[in-house]
Amino acid sequence: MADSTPGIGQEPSLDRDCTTLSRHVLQQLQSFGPDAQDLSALMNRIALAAKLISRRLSRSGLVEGVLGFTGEVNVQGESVKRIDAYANEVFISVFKQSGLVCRLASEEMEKPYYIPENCPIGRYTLLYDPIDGSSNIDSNLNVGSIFSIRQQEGIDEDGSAQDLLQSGRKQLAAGYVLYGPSTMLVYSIGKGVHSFTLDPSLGEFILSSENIQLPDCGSIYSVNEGNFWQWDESLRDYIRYVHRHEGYTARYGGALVGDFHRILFEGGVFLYPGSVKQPEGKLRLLYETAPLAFLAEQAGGRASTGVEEILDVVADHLHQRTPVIIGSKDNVELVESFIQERAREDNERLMTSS
Ligand SMILES: O=C(COP(=O)(O)O)[C@@H](O)[C@H](O)[C@H](O)COP(=O)(O)O
Ligand SMILES: [Mg+2]
Ligand SMILES: [Mg+2]
Repeated sequence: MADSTPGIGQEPSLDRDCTTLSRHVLQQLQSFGPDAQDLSALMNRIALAAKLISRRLSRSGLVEGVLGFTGEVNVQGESVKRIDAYANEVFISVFKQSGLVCRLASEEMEKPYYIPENCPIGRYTLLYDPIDGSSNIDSNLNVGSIFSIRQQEGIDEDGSAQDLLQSGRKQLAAGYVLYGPSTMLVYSIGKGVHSFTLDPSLGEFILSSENIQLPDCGSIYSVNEGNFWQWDESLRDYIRYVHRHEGYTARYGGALVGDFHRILFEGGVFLYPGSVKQPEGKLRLLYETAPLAFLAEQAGGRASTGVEEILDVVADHLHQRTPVIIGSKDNVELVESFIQERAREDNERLMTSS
C-alpha cells in the first residue's frame, strides 16, 4: 500500500486550495487599496449574512418560528414568510455595524433603510432579495439570496434614492447565495464569475469554481409553463418550437436562484416573461434580474427583456419589475428571434390595414 504520509520538507496535501472569499476579492483586484479593502469587507459581510441564514434554514423543521407566515403583506402584495422577515433583518444587522453601507434596499422594504451613522464613511448601497423562492421553504427545497452593490451617489437627503434609478451597468458587484444540499456563494466584481462552497466544519466559504463560463448553447429551458396562456403569442411560438424539436429538456424548480444556477453551470435559458395580468413579469429589476444579468454577462452569457439588454434598463422606481430571458447566448437569441418575428408581422399587419 502506498504511504501517503508527507515526507520531510513536503507540505501535507489538502483536499483543495483553501482560497477564502475575502482573499479572492483582494487577489482579483491586485490591490490592498481602500476600494479593494471595502469590496473585500463587503463580501465578507454578505458571507456572514449567508452563514446566519444558512444555519437558520438547516434547522427549519426542528425549531419554532422558522416556517410559516408572519401574517404581514409586503410592498409587492405578497404574504411575508417568517424566513423572509428573518433574512431581511439579518442583512440589516450585519451591515448596520459594518460602517460600509449607508443604505440597504430590499424586496421586503418599501423604502430603503438608511444608516446615517455610517455616512459618509459607508459609500455603498446594498440591494438584496433576502430569500428568493420562499414558497419552496415549507417543502424543504432550495432557496437563495440575491445581492447587488452600488456606489452611493450623492447624499440622498430627501430619501428618494434617485441615484439607484440607473442602469445595471452601475453595479460594482453582484451575486447570489444558493441554500441547497450545500450552501454556495456565487459572485462577480466585474472580473469573471466565481463560486464558493460553505465548509460547515470551517465556517468558511472556500473557492470551488473560478471563471465560470456559461456554455454558448444548452439544452435546458426553464419557465413556468403553467402561465402559457397568459403570455404573448411569440412566447407560445417559442415553446411550441421547443416541444417540436429534439434536444431540449425542461427544468423548473420554482426559485429563480436555483434555476439560474443550473443554467449558469450547464447552459440553456431561464425565462420569466410578462403576462396579460403582469406585462412586466414578476421578477424585480434592481435586486433580482439586474444582479443575475451582471453574472450572466460576466460568464459570457446574456440577459434580455426580449427587446433590450437587462443591464441597459433604467429603473423608474425601486421595486420595478421586468421580463427576463437569461442564459446561454444562442438560446437567448433564439427566444428574441420569436419576439422580433412576431413584432415584425404585427407591424406589417398594421401597415396593410391602414
Ligand atoms: O422571484 C421569485 C420569487 O421571489 P421571492 O420568493 O418573492 O423573492 C422567483 O424565485 C420565483 O418565485 C420563481 O421564479 C417561481 O415563480 P413562479 O413560477 O412560481 O411564478
Ligand atoms: Mg425573489
Ligand atoms: Mg424574496
